[in-house]
Amino acid sequence: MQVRSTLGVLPAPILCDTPGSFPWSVFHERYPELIRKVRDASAYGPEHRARLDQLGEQIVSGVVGPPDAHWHDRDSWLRWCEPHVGKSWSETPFLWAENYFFRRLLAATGFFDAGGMRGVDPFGPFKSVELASAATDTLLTEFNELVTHTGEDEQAPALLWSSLQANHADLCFNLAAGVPSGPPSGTGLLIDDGAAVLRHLENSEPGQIVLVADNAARELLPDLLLIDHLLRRGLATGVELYVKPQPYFVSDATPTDVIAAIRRLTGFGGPAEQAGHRLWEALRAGRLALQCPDFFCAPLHLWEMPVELLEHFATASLVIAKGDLNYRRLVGDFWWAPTRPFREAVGWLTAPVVALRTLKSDVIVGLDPATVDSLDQDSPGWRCAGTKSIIQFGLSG
Ligand SMILES: O=P(O)(O)OC[C@H]1O[C@](O)(CO)[C@@H](O)[C@@H]1O
Repeated sequence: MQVRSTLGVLPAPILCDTPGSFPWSVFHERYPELIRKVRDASAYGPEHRARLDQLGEQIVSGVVGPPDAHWHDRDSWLRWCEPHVGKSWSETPFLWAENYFFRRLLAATGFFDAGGMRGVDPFGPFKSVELASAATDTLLTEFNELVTHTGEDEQAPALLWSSLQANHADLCFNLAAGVPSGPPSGTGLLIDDGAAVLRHLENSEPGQIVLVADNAARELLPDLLLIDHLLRRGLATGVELYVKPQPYFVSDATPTDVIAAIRRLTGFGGPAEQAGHRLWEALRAGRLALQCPDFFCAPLHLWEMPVELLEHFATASLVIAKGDLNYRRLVGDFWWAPTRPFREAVGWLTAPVVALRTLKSDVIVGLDPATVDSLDQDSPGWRCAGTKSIIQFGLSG
């Protein structure tokens, strides 16, 4: 596949090096605070706590070290770390630095070690609270009302919107910001290609849909309900749900989180319960396939995925990329002109693609110049504030 040639000349990567910038604040405020929360959320012993503290100090004032000698994925990380070892964390590309940070955080908590914390999700306590929360009850009650009072044909736009809105509820964002989450306001939707996405699905032969998931719990539930709808209405012959093979970026969904979310549905009653049972059956029948390739925890862009996976994605009738991190990996975490056409940015992927994203970091493409001007003027910090969102659709590159 000739991916590289479709990308053109890459602009400068987004770095962590400018005090006051968003990436800087993530490494100097958000992640030190996250470490404190993780440290207190589980019963980590002195050694794990010391390692977490050390990581907290390193990211603020230390240099990037190589992967530890015993890491099972050391060879890959040696390669990925090679350009950065010995530099201060601030000098590294934001996307790379965040990925390495989360890999080191798992190492610090003993996630891969032989001891008692093996396989214990450091973010599990936060995810569980969210899944059990009253806000999740409200979400499922709203779903039950939607299904009870709306015809099947009219449900798709609401489910798409709900899946987008749910990206606002990102634990990483909320944990550190300390603010209650709420949906982006009506005016926050900068690009709305929702109707075009649904037209595409209704007017083309149903095929395999790929959904690259983002967060667990309150984001994953609407994603699952959307998947159920697509399968039930025959808008997809099957759905592949890509999640992370290990805990990542705080709230990112893992297979365990998918099972927990389906159980939450089956335990709720009403249409949500029925949807949960259908999803369970779809998993058993293979119409819903759960995938978690290691690639999804690599510090790479999506076009760098293994060639077989890339070829597989190219056969999808639609690729749905959820959330901010997946957007950065989809279009590239670079200082693109915000007016760069989306279709051009995703030209490396020869399948229709839709990004459902609340903006929580600097990269953005596909806006018109007037919108960019007015946002720059009237809404300082609009790229990272989590108050703007997009449904951005591109038909084949
Ligand atoms: O859950 P989402 O929508 O991918 O957002 C995660 C975002 O949080 C950050 O990691 C910052 O904490 C962003 O850099 C990242 O893109």
